[in-house]
Amino acid sequence: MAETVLSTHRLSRSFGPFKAVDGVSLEIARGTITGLIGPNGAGKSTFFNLLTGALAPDAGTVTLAGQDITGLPPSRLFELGMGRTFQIPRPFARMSVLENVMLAPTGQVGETVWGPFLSRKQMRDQERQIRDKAMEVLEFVTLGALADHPAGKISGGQMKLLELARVLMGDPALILLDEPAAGVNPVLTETLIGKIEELNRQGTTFVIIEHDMDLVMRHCDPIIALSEGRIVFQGSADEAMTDAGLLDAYLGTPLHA
Ligand SMILES: Nc1ncnc2c1ncn2[C@@H]1O[C@H](COP(=O)(O)OP(=O)(O)OP(=O)(O)O)[C@@H](O)[C@H]1O
Repeated sequence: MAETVLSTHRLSRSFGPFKAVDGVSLEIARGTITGLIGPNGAGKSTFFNLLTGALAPDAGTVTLAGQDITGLPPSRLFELGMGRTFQIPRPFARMSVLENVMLAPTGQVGETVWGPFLSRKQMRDQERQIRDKAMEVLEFVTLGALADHPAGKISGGQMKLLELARVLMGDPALILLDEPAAGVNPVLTETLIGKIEELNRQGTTFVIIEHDMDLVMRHCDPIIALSEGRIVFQGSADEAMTDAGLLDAYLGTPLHA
């Protein structure tokens, strides 16, 4: 059996009387690209927000590599090796692409960079290290040539790549991506997927919320579906295509591979 990197136990969150996430228990196996799908309003983003400490659960637990992380703040989770991107990236528009990446929290290095006891030389050395690493991840996500551009002037797809670059500054073992392909042109989507698969081959685990069924079916295994805050399907792409419960959840939204 594959090792579990992240698990939830009866995770729940309501907004008033509305149960957005309703007792979700699941396990994410290390080394997978897990697809999280479900109709609009199914609770996918709320679920991510519960995993990453952006929202507090009403009940249930989240466990990362055997450690109970329920309710820990996003910055702490970043240090523990979990990174996430958002559905709508919000870079600092007037700063350069490179500066945006340099500002990402980096755990050990970032912790001490503004420390009061550092000499000027130590501070310069650390800044150089962060800059070098930021350039390296920008090259990796194919944005090296745009390093000095204002982040507000790059395309929506490039912003998704920038988000990935920011996350990679933390060397995460697990990356959660919220709709990486939404609003991204097909060429950049392919670039992004190529990078995700390259990182995955090197050992990074991914959980991806995505509405693009073609992308999910081709690149994600396993696939988990939420509907009305509950898991309605878990299995492979082939199984997803023929699952009655899943088709029900998507009534009126055909699943194309
Ligand atoms: N902060 C909030 N306050 C009140 N209701 C909320 C809040 N956040 C989410 N909801 C509700 O919870 C439900 C689940 O929303 P969520 O964004 O998690 O769904 P989703 O599956 O990510 O949908 P989509 O695919 O459209 O992004 C929705 O009905 C939404 O209106």
